Amino acid sequence: MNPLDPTRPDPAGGPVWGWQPGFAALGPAFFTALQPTPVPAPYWVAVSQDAANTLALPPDWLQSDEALQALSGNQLLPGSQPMATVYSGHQFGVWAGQLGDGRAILLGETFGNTEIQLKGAGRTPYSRGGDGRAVLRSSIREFLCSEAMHALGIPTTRALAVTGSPLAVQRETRETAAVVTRLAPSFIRFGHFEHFAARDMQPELRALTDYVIDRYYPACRKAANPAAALLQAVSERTAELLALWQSVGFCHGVMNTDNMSILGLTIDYGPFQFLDTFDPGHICNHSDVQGRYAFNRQPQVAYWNLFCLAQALMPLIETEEPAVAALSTYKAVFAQAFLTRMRAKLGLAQAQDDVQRSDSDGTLIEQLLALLAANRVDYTVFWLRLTEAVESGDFTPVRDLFLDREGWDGWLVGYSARLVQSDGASAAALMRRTNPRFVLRNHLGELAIRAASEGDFSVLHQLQQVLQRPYDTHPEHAQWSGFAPEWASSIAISCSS
Ligand SMILES: Nc1ncnc2c1ncn2[C@@H]1O[C@H](COP(=O)(O)OP(=O)(O)OP(=O)(O)O)[C@@H](O)[C@H]1O
Ligand SMILES: [Mg+2]
Repeated sequence: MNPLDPTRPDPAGGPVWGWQPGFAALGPAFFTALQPTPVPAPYWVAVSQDAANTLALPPDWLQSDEALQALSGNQLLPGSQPMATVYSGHQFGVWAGQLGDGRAILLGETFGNTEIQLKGAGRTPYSRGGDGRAVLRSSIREFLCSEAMHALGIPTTRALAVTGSPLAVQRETRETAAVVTRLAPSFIRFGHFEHFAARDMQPELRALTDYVIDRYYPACRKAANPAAALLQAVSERTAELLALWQSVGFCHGVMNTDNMSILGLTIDYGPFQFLDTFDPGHICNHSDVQGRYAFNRQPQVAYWNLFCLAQALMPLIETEEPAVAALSTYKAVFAQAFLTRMRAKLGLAQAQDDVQRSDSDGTLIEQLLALLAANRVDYTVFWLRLTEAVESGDFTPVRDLFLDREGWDGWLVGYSARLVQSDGASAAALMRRTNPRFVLRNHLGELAIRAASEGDFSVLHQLQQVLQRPYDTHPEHAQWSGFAPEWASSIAISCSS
């Protein structure tokens, strides 16, 4: 019998974790083995059955006390050898030196090549001055958004569960603790590479690079310069990720190199925000005084971060030319991926790529985004109304969103000319698949958090259900697809979490 077979019955009836060596095989230079710190009186806040389905868990395990204790960090999963990993990074453009999992503890890698990590599970040698905890408020945001992003088709770490505890945690005010159980094929960040490069630890840098190539980018092994091929592959994935963020209106908020996944996943849901009105210069992080991570700067920042990764990989890439070539793919892939996504949002099946033409897709999209910005139009509502207009033929509700009616009418002429080249029904169907009705707007997260802090998790659970199917109608929650209320603009989200 295969000992790693997830269907193999456990004599005690519990899950068979089938831990694999994974990251731990890299050796002690890469992590510190340690246990999570228990919390008092843990309770369930939310679970994602959809995420659970990616693991071979027995159907009722997530309802068990064993699961509650394990996912709160109070009891070790059988066979797990937990650890905190070490990384470094650039924060807000400045070298920050050693960071590491200051409050995340990796339980190990299980079936399906999935790593399980507890965020907020206590202090580690990398906590610096921090308490190793995460508060309920930010854990709910991370849980909801991870699962929402997955449902939107955007690469991300997943969230299996959130558990809470009455343990007091001091932030601006006194809050309570929570633990998010995250899942990902790997939590390796650009910062892991920077760490060993900055310390000139070349054998470790090479071991890490080999591990990432062999596990996640095996095609790079065959390249003449595998490290350069890895840089190119990561650049491409990052470009695709950023194109998805920009097209859906997602602002990450803390794009430090230690928050950049080597797999091109969205990682670290801190002060993130989905745009309400389309404001290209929007800064979602209250602590980002300079606006380094403003919405429209994200693609450029990702490139800057890739440059840091390239510098870290230089001892392996060896000469400048392949590194420059690998990085240069970023801009082209981003531009193409963004155009493709925006074209789909517009319902256009045929490309018009000739940039010399005034009716090229690039021009059409650029002009539209300029109009949305100038008229401060709600980004998600715009795409929904446009979808409905393409279905019904009545563009009045879209026009009503613009103060500059002439500007809108002018754009619509060009768009209509492009639209007639497509079949109407398939254009609308394409738009339905690419324009979400529901995104986790700040005020929606806030509604769930306010109720949860009173012990009522029903809003959170309903929101989770809706965000799991963001393209569906959900008539009972129609108000969640509408404009943000007045009070939404007063929500201040900072790095405090
Ligand atoms: N409350 C805390 N206690 C200990 N360390 C912390 C705490 N908050 C943040 N850190 C550490 O500070 C650094 C930067 O924090 P950042 O907010 O980017 O990450 P994070 O939200 O803790 O986690 P992740 O990136 O894993 O989602 C990381 O090394 C992180 O572990
Ligand atoms: Mg982080």
